[in-house]
Amino acid sequence: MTENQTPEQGFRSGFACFVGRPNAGKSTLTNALVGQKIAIASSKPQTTRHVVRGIITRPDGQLVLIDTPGLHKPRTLLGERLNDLVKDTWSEVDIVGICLPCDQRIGPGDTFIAKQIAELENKPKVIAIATKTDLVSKDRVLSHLVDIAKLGEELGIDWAAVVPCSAELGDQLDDVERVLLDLLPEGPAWYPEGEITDEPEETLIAELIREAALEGVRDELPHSIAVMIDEILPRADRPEDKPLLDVFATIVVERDSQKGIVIGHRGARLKDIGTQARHQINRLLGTPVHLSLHVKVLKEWQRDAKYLNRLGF
Ligand SMILES: Nc1nc2c(ncn2[C@@H]2O[C@H](COP(=O)(O)OP(=O)(O)OP(=O)(O)O)[C@@H](O)[C@H]2O)c(=O)[nH]1
Repeated sequence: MTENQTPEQGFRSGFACFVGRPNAGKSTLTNALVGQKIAIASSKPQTTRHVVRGIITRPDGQLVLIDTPGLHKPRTLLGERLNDLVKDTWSEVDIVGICLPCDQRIGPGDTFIAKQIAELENKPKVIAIATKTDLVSKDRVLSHLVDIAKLGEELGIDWAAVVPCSAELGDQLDDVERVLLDLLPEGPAWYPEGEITDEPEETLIAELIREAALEGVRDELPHSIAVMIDEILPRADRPEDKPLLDVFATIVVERDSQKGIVIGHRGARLKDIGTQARHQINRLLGTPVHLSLHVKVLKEWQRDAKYLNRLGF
């Protein structure tokens, strides 16, 4: 084979996922690297449920980012399924990036997650990402990096790299991307160039609605909310150059009281949720949408296999 016949030589490709305690900045980092809003980012902990992929294609490599939910003590069937999903993902990827936010001391939560990774049978390469550098001084970043080195020594993790960054400001994201691409094995691209996610649009739309519904609610609600897309239909009487999509979706909660919270006084909250989600969906699809939202109580859906299957878990 001549050189011309192997244009892909040296091309690297593979999968990576970010892990870390709730709120460590995993979703924000994924979004910042991919450059489009894909993973759900929220100030409420443990709101990332679906395995969402972002795809970064560069001349010398392709990185597929997988966004996993946080690992936590399972209290429900949903909790157990999520934990299994997380561990399955970890053992399939080439690189795991442990996100350790600079504004928090490394604690039992971080150690727990790092230990789980150190103990995986099928070991991926492991990097540490010191997230949220913009929230602290340079000195604090440095001492955080020292603590990360110590964590590695304690657990027997050989960090393939340790990179500080701020996804919020875009600082050192190039370094994170470079490190990830360089650690991938040689191989051909998995996805055509230009593709940034292979999540079905429906899932992304459901996530955007869920994100809007979570905005400003108190701690107990996030785990109880799920979103089902009932139907997505192009409006029939629209001209081809001015399409409109009708999206029908149901917000599922576990109790009547939660239904009240989501709907709000005279439907005010539900209206806000609809407006916010509609803007985000417009942006995602590049097409105007009309969004019809309904709220439904499905008691104990997190403990019921039938509902979990219907909701896609
Ligand atoms: N200042 C600052 N805030 C950040 C940065 N990255 C993330 N955040 C904020 O931290 C919070 C949590 O970020 P997420 O990206 O949702 O964190 P996560 O690790 O995906 O969280 P879970 O879904 O709960 O596992 C959000 O309010 C973000 O805006 C950063 O680089 N700088």
